Amino acid sequence: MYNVEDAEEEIGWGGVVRLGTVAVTGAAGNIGSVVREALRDEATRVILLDRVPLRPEADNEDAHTVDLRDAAAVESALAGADQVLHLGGVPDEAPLADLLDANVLGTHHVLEAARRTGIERVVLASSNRVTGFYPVGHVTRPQEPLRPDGLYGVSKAAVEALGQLYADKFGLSVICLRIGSFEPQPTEPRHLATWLSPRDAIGYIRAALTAPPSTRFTTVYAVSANTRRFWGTSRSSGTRLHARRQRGTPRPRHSRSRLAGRPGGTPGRPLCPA
Ligand SMILES: NC(=O)c1ccc[n+]([C@@H]2O[C@H](COP(=O)([O-])OP(=O)(O)OC[C@H]3O[C@@H](n4cnc5c(N)ncnc54)[C@H](O)[C@@H]3O)[C@@H](O)[C@H]2O)c1
Ligand SMILES: O=C(O)[C@H]1O[C@@H](O)[C@H](O)[C@@H](O)[C@@H]1O
Repeated sequence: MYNVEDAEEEIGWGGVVRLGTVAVTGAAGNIGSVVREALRDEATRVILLDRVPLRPEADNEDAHTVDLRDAAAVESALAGADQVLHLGGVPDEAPLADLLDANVLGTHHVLEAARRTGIERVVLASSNRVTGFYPVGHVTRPQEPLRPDGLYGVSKAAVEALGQLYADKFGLSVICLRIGSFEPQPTEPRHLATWLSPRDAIGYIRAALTAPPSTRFTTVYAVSANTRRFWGTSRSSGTRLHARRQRGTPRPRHSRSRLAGRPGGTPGRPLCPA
């Protein structure tokens, strides 16, 4: 199941590197809760942001109740962070106004705060749904034009574009993770292609947070090593993006997906056309 080689090849080496102060938006959410536990042991300090109140559960955690639509509150909470993992927002189809507010405006506030406070790395939670309208059977690579499968996908396209803007114009280091289906276990045939296990999610996020500072802007699909996956990785697309290994760092154990070779239904592709 563990897909660290993909994360490593796509983004850079996410091995034994001590993290500094990491801020996590959307820390009360599904992915945020899992990541929070991992970061607690790996980062010097973890700043947790969510509109849902959170309580620190470790000495190195700080919690802030913040609405991402409030630029000043976001900037104040992010002060002192070295990196930001931006997970907060609306994670599925919703009225466009809500998506624009939470996802687009919220991401702008995070990037602007990062620029103003000198944060070195921003990792943005994008989604596979920015290319959800490619036909079944097409292996989609990060370099291909966007084909969102709904308004949520459109909002994530804007998230990626904002990241590109802040990388190009202001020199921020931005990594977009097009997350597949983050679930404890696959529960439907489509997940045989799209599943991102919690363990692999941590692997991708760790790799994104620790990639070399020379990484200006990169977009990758974050997906477990499912044999049926239909998103191109660097190995399948032939484009290695900043792959790097630090000398002397041990290579984690790699095992294949538990889904490898498992029979199942044909994964569907578009979820919800706009
Ligand atoms: N779960 C998946 O399979 C998946 C797949 C692709 C992309 N993503 C993206 O990853 C991120 C995390 O997903 P998740 O499944 O943990 O979602 P989630 O809904 O469980 O968590 C999102 C968190 O963001 C917070 N939030 C929402 N609006 C906010 C606002 N205006 N201000 C402050 N906080 C706000 C919520 O309170 C919540 O805790 C999202 O950006 C989502 O779009 C998730
Ligand atoms: O494609 C998917 O399965 C997932 O896409 C993500 O963007 C959504 O946040 C999540 O709710 C979906 O389940």
